[in-house]
Amino acid sequence: MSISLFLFVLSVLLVFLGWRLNLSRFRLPSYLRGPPPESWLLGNQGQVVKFEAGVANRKWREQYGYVYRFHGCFGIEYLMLNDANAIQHVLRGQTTSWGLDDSLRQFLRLVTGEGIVYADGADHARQRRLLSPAFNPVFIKSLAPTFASCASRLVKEWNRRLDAEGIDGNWDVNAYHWLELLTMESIGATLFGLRFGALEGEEHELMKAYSGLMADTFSQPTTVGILLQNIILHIPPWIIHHAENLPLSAMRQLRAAKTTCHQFAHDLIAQKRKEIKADPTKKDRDLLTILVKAGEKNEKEAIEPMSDELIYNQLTTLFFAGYETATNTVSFALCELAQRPAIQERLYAEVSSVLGTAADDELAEGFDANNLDNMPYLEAVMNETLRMHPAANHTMRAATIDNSIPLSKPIDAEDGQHVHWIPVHAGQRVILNFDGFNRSEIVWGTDANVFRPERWLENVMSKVAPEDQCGGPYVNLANFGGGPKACIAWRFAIIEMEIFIAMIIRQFEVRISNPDYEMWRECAFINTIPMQKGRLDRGSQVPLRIQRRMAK
Ligand code: HEM
Repeated sequence: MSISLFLFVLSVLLVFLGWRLNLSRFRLPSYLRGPPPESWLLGNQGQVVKFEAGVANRKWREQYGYVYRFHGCFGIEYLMLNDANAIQHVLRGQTTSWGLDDSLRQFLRLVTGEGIVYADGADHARQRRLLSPAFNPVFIKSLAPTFASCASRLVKEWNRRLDAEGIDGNWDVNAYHWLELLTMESIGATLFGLRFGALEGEEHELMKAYSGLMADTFSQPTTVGILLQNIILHIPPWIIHHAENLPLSAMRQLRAAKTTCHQFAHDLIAQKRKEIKADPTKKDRDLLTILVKAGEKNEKEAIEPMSDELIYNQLTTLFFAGYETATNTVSFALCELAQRPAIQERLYAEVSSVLGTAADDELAEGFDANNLDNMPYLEAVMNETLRMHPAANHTMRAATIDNSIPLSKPIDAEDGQHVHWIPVHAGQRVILNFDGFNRSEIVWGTDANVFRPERWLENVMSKVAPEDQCGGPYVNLANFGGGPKACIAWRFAIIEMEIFIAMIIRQFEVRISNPDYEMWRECAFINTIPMQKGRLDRGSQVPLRIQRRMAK
């Protein structure tokens, strides 16, 4: 037996023992209701994966209330939070009374290394201060022409394919694949100052390593897969290093992606340092240059700078956090528009009147981010897509001290009492259900489950009561988390995605190509990915029929 395997088996035994001892300590109040577990081994997790993302939660929420007891594997109890005040309490308390749940933390370490999403407490605050200059709103707005230029390259390629492969002016394509390429190009250009050439057919090692990573690794897990994920994700940190070397294909894929990104970052940082030395006055055009400069400046100011290892981890983190989230969100947006011609036509009318008929590359070169302020319907479509399809379906946290969670609306306890606060012990795990909040009928009304961008033009925000606000940084949506660990790049993401959608819809009419298609929202670990119902074996799918709107 290899040392890795031995340590793995040992750690599993230790973890089991720890759980058995700890279970009584972490027990939730007995009056809380929730779905009965299928078994001690699987808890409710096996039931969740049988459905689309969010469906099981919505069913249980109706039955047991917006906060309920949820059983994970091996008898671990979670508190499932769909309630606005409860979510806000945990998000705001991050780094003081709430920290990363162990399983999420180990997952993040596996995928990104010990960068900002992995860090907690004072270490997190320091990293956030060092990264913040790269996400200031003025700099993010200055990236608009870069986003638009990437989108114009996608439009050019689609036009080319339409001519070469289209039939009667229609071209059928799995747009998901192209949106992956687009987001990757955009991250390459804005984070690293590089052109990968992926849209033009060049193969880049990063692209190969990350393409479809979450879908391949975590979608449709078998019972054994669910158990393995849980065992691996609960291994103590001092042993996880060995777990990374386990001969499991998911581990191999995650490890390879991280190594590729690290090597790539290593070479790139060396190159950036050379460029900065050669011309220290050159205008900052990418986030990496800002980061490298910020590190050096801090050295002089005696703030502990980021080590090279930490900068590699940050780049891997930014790449991972920014690539699939935006791909999935824009994919869902196109999928919704393709199924709703009236909404698409209204959007087209607005986009074409504001952006005009200039050639794409010309438009991109001078793209002014303020254009987006003149497209309220684009913003409404963006917001409604985010609301209905949060790229992170949920996230997990654990209490670091005993505390009480306040609720916006009381829930009914087992004995019929109305509960307004739920006391939890240090160590208690909670699931912040972003999808559950975003589709809450209490917050958004009885049509919360309907894709209706118009609600944003009716100023839905003014109708939301203060106690129904989740504390997120953007329009009361939970998509970007909140509090001290809210998505650092939410402005980046909104501008990027709105520009992508506008540039595509300005040029193409999109419809669903496959008459049998029904959208399936697959939850892969915590990510929501668009697939085709009944054909999950095909992986991520957005089957579009593309038609040109204007003459080239
Ligand atoms: C639709 C797009 C995006 C969504 C929905 C999204 C969502 C999130 C969420 C929910 C978190 C908090 C995760 C947690 O604490 O459990 C987060 C954190 C983060 N995101 Fe995003 N994100 C998006 C795009 C991006 C992009 C484009 C980047 C980078 C270019 C990025 C970089 C980060 C970073 C660095 C953090 C960690 C912040 C911290 O811990 O202080 N995200 N994001």
